[in-house]
Amino acid sequence: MLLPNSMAEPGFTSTLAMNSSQFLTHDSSPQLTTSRPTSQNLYFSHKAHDLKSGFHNPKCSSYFYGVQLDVTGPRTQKCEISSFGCSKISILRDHKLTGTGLRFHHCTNKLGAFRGIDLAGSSYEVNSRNSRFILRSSSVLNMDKVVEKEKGGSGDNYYDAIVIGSGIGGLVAATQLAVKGARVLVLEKYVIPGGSSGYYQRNGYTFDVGSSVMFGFSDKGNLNLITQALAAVGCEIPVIPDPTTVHFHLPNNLSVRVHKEYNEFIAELTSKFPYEKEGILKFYSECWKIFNALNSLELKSLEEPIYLFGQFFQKPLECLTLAYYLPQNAGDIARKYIKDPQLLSFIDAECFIVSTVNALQTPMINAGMVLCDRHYGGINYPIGGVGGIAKSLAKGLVDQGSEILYKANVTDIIIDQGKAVGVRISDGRKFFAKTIISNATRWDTFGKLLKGKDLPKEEENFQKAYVKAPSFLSIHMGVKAEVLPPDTDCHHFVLENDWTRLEEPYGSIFLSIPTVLDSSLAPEGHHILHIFTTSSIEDWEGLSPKDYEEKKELVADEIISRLEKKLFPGLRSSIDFKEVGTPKTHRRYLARDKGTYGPMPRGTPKGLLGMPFNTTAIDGLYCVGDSCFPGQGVIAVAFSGVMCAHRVAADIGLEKKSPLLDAALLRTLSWLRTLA
Ligand SMILES: NC(=O)c1ccc[n+]([C@@H]2O[C@H](COP(=O)([O-])OP(=O)(O)OC[C@H]3O[C@@H](n4cnc5c(N)ncnc54)[C@H](O)[C@@H]3O)[C@@H](O)[C@H]2O)c1
Ligand SMILES: CC(C)=CCC/C(C)=C/C=C/C(C)=C/C=C/C(C)=C/C=C/C=C(C)/C=C/C=C(C)/C=C/C=C(\C)CCC=C(C)C
Repeated sequence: MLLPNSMAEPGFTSTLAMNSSQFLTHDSSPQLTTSRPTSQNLYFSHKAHDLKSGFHNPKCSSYFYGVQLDVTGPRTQKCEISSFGCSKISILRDHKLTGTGLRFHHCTNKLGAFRGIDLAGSSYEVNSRNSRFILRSSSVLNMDKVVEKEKGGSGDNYYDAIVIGSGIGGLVAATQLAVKGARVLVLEKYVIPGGSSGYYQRNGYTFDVGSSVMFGFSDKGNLNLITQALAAVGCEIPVIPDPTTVHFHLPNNLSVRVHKEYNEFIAELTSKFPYEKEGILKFYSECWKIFNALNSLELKSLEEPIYLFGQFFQKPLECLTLAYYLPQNAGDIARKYIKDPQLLSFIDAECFIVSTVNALQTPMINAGMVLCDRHYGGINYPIGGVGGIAKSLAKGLVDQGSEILYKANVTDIIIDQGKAVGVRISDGRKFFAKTIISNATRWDTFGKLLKGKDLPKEEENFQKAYVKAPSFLSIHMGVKAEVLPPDTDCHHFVLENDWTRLEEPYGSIFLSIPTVLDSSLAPEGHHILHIFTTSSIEDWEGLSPKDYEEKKELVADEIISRLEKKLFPGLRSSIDFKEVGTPKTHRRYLARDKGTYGPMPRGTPKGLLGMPFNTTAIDGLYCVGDSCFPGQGVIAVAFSGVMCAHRVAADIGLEKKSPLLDAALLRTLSWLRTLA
């Protein structure tokens, strides 16, 4: 994963180029539909809910989402803007519209073209060129808008919580706390928020730093945690549903498309393994049991007894189902029903995407969550790129009266009488709070930020059970559009000849082409290819700068050749832009020890039982992110953020709490973890 320096520009200019054929039609219900558009519908957006209520709400005022523009009547005599499910607002040519969050001050006489200004002063224009609609905006989020404080300790400089790091885990914890009324300070080492879910721009391309597979972004159920986290701070980002979650290209020419429609996926898989139809149905049915149980719960902190016992009381069957699966792994359950070695290898590949380990090491709860949510809520790509999620959360946080400070590298967590009370950043400044939440990995938190302190027993146990997963080599490329065959899917998983290479470095290749869904991310006539594969930092150390650069080219070249052979003939000659990131890049820009992708079990785990939650052995110190329950993945770290905020809120008096029950539950959970 790659986060080059040029991201350091404050503010940015984004171009959303939309091909009308890729967008959705307006529908009378407030749901997004998957139907194809009829004609000139433009999906650009700006605060659907604000438009619904008909007045400007300063929250997230410079974002675009949730609005559909219909060009009707004879050529811009009349443009109509409507938000989903609410009445249409007509914008007549040259008509000034105020009080909705959008104010159009010019409308040309070309089809659908006009310029607008939002109430935060950002200007943009909507244009139609060769049946493409283009929305340009400037200053979508000014990253300079950070609030700095001089010294910490009391009064104005004393926070309810300091969050170290603005990955999705940290931002969800921070925003959830802020909406509960806490005053939060987020300290981010880098110049923009998001960590592995950030973005960067080069030569007209907007690249996602991490992968572009987005769970939790649907409009239904309880597990759409990204949608919910954004909504909590008054934000909404329009998404484009992905009809195929992932296209597997596997040994023996096994090609499987995971269609969003569950029945289509099952039909495709059983057509490849007809003699295993029953086993396939039984395995995935167990996944659905878990998913349905999860989806029925209100998700909060499993370390907070009033909530936990309340859920057991209200949904005993569902909670018992989850408790039953908590210590189990997907591979064991698959083996109860499936015998074919190749099909079991396919289940390994399914799980590798979930957890970067095989099915025998993948917690069944995580498998159930991911292997079903893709068919329920689906995989939805945020228009404008994954980076918009963190930007919106950061903006929402500030709108709630909390603060985020960039270029703030936390070097120490300050402990006073055994309690975490503050942090020191690299320029020597100190900040103090009732609670400290670390979104750095547990290895970084306990190994670097708590210098000179003995490793608590719980962390020792964690490190015995979990090891840092390898890092990634990533290749971000811009390519000529012609190289992709028509109907190319957005996400691919490639393992060509040998199943045993699944977990080996450079064995499996992940490939995302987000421009298949959102063409605005690349210049016209081009696509983005984001390729990544596991790679360890040890492979990249001790090289001279020249050797390092040469090795990057060599390794990237091999991966590109493999993709050229397997998927896209002519790929190499279609490259317009290429940038390679190594584990060292990942370590440098994401501040993750060895550039690790996250934790992975050393051996066979007892499902999720050994995974620590958010509290730590140090009073006042909490962890959030992928080295907490339930582990790797954007939606997983979002859940860890929700859990963390709930536990912290209870501890600082913003949620109900029972000290007696707390002590009993935390002791029990700690004991349960020792069984893993
Ligand atoms: N779609 C996908 O599948 C996808 C894409 C990207 C990321 N991910 C997932 O996201 C997970 C990571 O999310 P996360 O929330 O745990 O964390 P993260 O690593 O994404 O973010 C942590 C943030 O903390 C900052 N930070 C670390 N140490 C700091 C310090 N000392 N001072 C100040 N700032 C510091 C980093 O700069 C970074 O911005 C990964 O496990 C990965 O699975 C998934
Ligand atoms: C508390 C006790 C002991 C018992 C109580 C029982 C009880 C009530 C338990 C409740 C448990 C709960 C609520 C668990 C919740 C679990 C959740 C929400 C798990 C979510 C997991 C999500 C995961 C693992 C998401 C992973 C997503 C990933 C990794 C996506 C990844 C993509 C890639 C790696 C790239 C792929 C790219 C391509 C191109 C294919």
